[in-house]
Amino acid sequence: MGEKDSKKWVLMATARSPTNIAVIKYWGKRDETLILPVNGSISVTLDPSHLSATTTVAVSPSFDRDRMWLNGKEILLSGGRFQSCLREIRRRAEDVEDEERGICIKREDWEGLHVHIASFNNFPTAAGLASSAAGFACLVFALAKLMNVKEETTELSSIARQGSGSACRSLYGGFVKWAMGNKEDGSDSIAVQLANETHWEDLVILIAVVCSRQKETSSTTGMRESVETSSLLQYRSQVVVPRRLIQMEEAIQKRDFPSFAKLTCADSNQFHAVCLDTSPPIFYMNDTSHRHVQLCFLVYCICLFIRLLDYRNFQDRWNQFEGTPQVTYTYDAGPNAVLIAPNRKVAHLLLQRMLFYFPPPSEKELDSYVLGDTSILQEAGLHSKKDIEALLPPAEAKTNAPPQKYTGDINYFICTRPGSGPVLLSGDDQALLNAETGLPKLSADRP
Ligand SMILES: Nc1ncnc2c1ncn2[C@@H]1O[C@H](COP(=O)(O)OP(=O)(O)OP(=O)(O)O)[C@@H](O)[C@H]1O
Ligand SMILES: C[C@@](O)(CCOP(=O)(O)OP(=O)(O)O)CC(=O)O
Repeated sequence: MGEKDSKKWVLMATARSPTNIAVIKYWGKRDETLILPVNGSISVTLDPSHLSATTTVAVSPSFDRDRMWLNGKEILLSGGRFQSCLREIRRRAEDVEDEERGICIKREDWEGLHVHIASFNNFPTAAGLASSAAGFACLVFALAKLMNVKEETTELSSIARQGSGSACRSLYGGFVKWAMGNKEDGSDSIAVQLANETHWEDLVILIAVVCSRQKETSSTTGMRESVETSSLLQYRSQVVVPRRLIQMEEAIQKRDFPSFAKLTCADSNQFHAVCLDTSPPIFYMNDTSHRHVQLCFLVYCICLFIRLLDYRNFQDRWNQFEGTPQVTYTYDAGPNAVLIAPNRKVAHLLLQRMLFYFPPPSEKELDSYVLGDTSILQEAGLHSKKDIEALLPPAEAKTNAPPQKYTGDINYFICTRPGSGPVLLSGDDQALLNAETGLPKLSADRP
């Protein structure tokens, strides 16, 4: 190792990685240490400007141990998953030279150098919104950049997988498949991109954050218990998912929303059925989640009706559109709903209905109740809370009794879309660690 002032320099890299939502779920491992799944899965990467992890990694000869801060608090790095990612990246590290600053790290030096890591999620951690996916993808991506790792993205995905299974899919934007693989060493259990984020840009994704508290049964524990006790999981992984993966890939390639929608909600329902089939049963969805599912079906019927009116050839069109879903939903290991609409027009309808039934509580302003791509709100004619109060009951609610509203059931909504994969952020002002000390920046100085 060569440097002008050996104790002083700090070398850093900062990256931002997206989270993803599975439309064919990963649930169950065949190898707990290597994190090898019992079935393949498919996900949509979400726009990182709305949901992402930002991670800064730093190395310096002055660091006396590996350390990590998550959302401003120091956490232990001793866990096997963090250790696996660090070990696998260090093993692949190459020479790094910064001539200007007189820093020269040889590949063999990396083993003896410690790292500092600071990460921040712009959405709730451990609440069923896949923070571990964004977090481990970002960690691996940032470390690989810092240590000049030359491996392809697929290789990095298999390292991120060892941090958290779903993280391997967050190494790519757009639509991603995690192939389960068959090899014992896990070398073929990798993620591949099916299509990038521009392939199907019309999709609108609306997340209803029901609860941002930490859940009672983590995905890791939940899926272990399902593998041990659920016979439905065996049938699912061996018979149902292999077939669904092929159908889902085709639906994505063809941008066939009806097939995509049917497969997505069927797979979410089956995943939650497996949770119920687990002993003791696991309940990730709650009453609010169930209400969303019902609402989704209502929106689907209404869209059908509207589309029907657009056509003169009534009977034929009715047959053509019958059974054609217009919005779909999926739930991960938590009560938060992820609703997907095929385009902005249907998304307006969906958002209007959601806000009619789940209006913001009196103390909450609209701009803290609907986050992300709020242009959808404007397009739906919802500029203020008054516009929400003025929303007429949806057609399906027009019965003698006034429709029931569920104020306070939702914390907030996030409007988003398919998004891109991890990116490197340049400039020290984007970093979460101080460029001189390698310690976390004070919250006031954070980007
Ligand atoms: N930005 C991050 N960087 C590194 N690790 C993270 C980050 N965010 C979360 N994690 C890790 O992921 C753990 C949370 O994972 P967990 O699976 O419980 O929740 P989740 O990923 O938010 O939800 P789910 O996977 O069920 O959708 C945290 O305790 C932490 O170890
Ligand atoms: C329900 C899921 O979100 C489960 C995600 O599980 P994790 O990837 O969080 O589990 P570990 O591999 O144990 O870290 C479905 C999915 O993302 O495919």
